[in-house]
Amino acid sequence: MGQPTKPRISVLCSGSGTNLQALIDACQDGRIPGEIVKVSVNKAGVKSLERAAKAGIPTDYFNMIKHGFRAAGEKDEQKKTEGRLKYDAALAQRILADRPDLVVLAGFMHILSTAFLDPMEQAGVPIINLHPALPGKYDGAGAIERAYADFEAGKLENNTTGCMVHYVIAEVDRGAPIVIQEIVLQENERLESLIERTHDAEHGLIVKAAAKLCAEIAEKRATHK
Ligand SMILES: Nc1nc2c(c(=O)[nH]1)N[C@@H](CN(C=O)c1ccc(C(=O)N[C@@H](CCC(=O)O)C(=O)O)cc1)CN2
Ligand SMILES: NCC(=O)N[C@@H]1O[C@H](COP(=O)([O-])[O-])[C@@H](O)[C@H]1O
Repeated sequence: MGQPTKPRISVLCSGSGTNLQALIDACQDGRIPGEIVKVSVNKAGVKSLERAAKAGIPTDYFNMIKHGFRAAGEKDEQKKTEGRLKYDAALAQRILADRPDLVVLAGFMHILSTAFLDPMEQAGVPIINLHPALPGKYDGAGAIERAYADFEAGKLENNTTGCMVHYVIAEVDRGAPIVIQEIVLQENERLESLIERTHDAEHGLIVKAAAKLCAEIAEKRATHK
């Protein structure tokens, strides 16, 4: 009997890809019992592409405006929504073509509509996202900076923020948490320090979450042969 195929991971990024690199390294050394089959980016020339290419992982660049789903500077809200829905539907099919078992958003700075979420759910493919805040806090982009602003204003509860990996649902950053790590700010801590500590925590957390889900997928596959 041959070795069972490892769970197939599709990763979406928009930037430097330090969290992608943590996933690549952990798949290569076995801490994640899975394999990354595609890295998709929505921004040209980002370092995530280099990281994937260096690891021999296929890449895809797919951008809502550059690939004609929305005109640059479009102001009409209905046309913007239509463009997002068509882009998201097309993105889902591009990703599903690789037969992933898990989709990981690792710094993917695009809000996904049901045009993406529904096909993934129908295919039984979970989507997880790394977010640099605690559940229910600082939803959306710029979370670290917003938590720090509250800390400076003496409004950050218990001087504590953190990061989490959660399931992705339509409501941004409100899906069920999978793993959470708290970060307690030190007195007079600078924003640069918090950013560094948060990114370090993220690199461990995204590996922990992907490893957990890949192990569950493999176990389910083994017991339902
Ligand atoms: N349906 C969901 N989509 C996404 C989720 C989610 O939980 N549900 N998580 C985000 C990641 N994210 C925070 O973790 C996030 C990323 C980007 C934005 C945002 O405002 N994006 C803007 C465009 C910004 C840009 O292009 O620079 C947008 O999409 O209009 C909010 C939250 C990933 N998607
Ligand atoms: N709301 C989503 C969000 O803010 N995501 C954040 O983007 C960064 C990606 O870094 P990377 O490209 O070096 O992995 C990470 O800090 C991640 O939490």
